[in-house]
Amino acid sequence: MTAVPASITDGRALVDQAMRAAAERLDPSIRKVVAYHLGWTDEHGRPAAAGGKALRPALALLSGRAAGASYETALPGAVAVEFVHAFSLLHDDIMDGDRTRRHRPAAWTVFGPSAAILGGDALLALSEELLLDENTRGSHWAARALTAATQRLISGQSFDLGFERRDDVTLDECLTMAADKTGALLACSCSIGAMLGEGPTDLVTELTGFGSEMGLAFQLVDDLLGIWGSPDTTGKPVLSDLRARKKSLPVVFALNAGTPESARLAELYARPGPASEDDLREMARLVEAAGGRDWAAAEADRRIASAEKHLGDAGIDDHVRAEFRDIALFVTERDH
Ligand SMILES: CC(C)=CCC/C(C)=C/CC/C(C)=C/COP(=O)(O)OP(=O)(O)O
Repeated sequence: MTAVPASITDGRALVDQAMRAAAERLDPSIRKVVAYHLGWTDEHGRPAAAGGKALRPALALLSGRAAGASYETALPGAVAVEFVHAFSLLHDDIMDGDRTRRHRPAAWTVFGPSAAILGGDALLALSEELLLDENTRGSHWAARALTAATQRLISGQSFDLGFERRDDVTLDECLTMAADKTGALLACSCSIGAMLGEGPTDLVTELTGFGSEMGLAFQLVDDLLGIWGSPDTTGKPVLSDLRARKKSLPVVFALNAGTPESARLAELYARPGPASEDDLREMARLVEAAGGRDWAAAEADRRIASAEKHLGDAGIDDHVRAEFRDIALFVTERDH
């Protein structure tokens, strides 16, 4: 497994501190849910040290450095993107009925769906509030970009939910959905620091391009882990995406491959009721035999190569570029 890059671990404590300070603004009944979801507390409100990879705030801080902005300038962007991400996961677990998140019971199973929805809503509002507080030209730019990314995140989720009722999803549709659901917020994370620092438009454009391509690679790897990842490292149950009959990228590739395995996979996907363990293992084998696994891995590599091209065109400092590159490689080589 690739080590977590220093740019993710180094800024983490300070971002965490800023997130906690911002969460102080929330109503205590909401803060309790948020503190649990973000891994600061356990179910009983006692201190804990859980949480996600904090990829988006690290990217936001790096993008500030790319524009020569101070750490303090980029920090509200780092907190805002992580809050939007946290909102989306809180709501997503309810929509999908997922009971586990980051190796712990999902927030809605602990506090109930209504409290978890409100926790997500509060984080979304707080993310905007943090950027509005800055009241600079850069923060208005950043707020617009974050709102646009959030709209795409929501459309991507809606598109994805619609896939569940369809058996004719194309690979192009699935790529568009992933670009919206995952790519848009990662692209915004890669450029929000530069916007807050009022960097040149060309820089923001290239960093956005880098983040979009990396975001697609990220989703492809996420989808591969959703089928072949180990529950010990992903924190999700084994074969969870197949159990939920998710139309993930490797699955949609396999369904559209026109092979005998594609037809059998379509049959298993259309079967009503819960799938048996044998069916799940067969589905995974069929996706692989129809080429879905190899295609997704190769597509992730192509996206990373394209992301690197944007990075090369961004004209940024070698150190910052190397740190962006380390994160991009970590994204494709991660096991969780
Ligand atoms: C509006 C709405 C409900 C949208 C939901 C959109 C959604 C669930 C997108 C998934 C994005 C994704 C791959 C998250 C995992 O990120 P990560 O691996 O960085 O997570 P971590 O923070 O746990 O490390």
